[in-house]
Amino acid sequence: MSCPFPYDGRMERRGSHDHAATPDPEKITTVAEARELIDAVDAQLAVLLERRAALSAAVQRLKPVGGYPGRSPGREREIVEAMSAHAPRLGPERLALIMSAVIEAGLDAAAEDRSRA
Ligand SMILES: O=C(O)C(=O)C[C@]1(C(=O)O)C=C[C@@H](O)C=C1
Repeated sequence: MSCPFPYDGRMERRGSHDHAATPDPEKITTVAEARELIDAVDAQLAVLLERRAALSAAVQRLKPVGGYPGRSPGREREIVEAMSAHAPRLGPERLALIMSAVIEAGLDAAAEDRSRA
C-alpha cells in the first residue's frame, strides 16, 4: 500500500512523507483509509474553527459596531481571496460559501456568549 501523501525530498528522514500536505486521492484505495484520513483532518479543523471563533469574538468586542450589524463584506472578500491561494481545488466561490457559514457561526457563538454574560 503506497502512502497517499507526497514524498518530501527536503525532509530529513529518508522516505518520509509530508502528512500536512494534500494527499493524492488516486492513491487512497479503501473507504476506511479515506475516512480515517478525513477524521484526522476534521479533528484539526474543529480545533482551528474553535480558535477562529474565539478571535472573531474578540473583534466583535473591540469593533465599534460588532456582531451581525457590523458584518464587513469587504473584509470577507479579502479573507476568501487570501485563502483561495491555498485551496485551488475548492476555488473562491466554494470558499466564499464555506467562509460565510464559518463567519456566521462565529458571530452566533459570540452573541450567545454576550447574552450569557
Ligand atoms: O474583521 C472583522 O471586522 C470581523 O468582524 C471578523 C469577521 C471574521 O469572523 O473574520 C466577522 C465578521 C465580518 O463580516 C468580517 C470578519
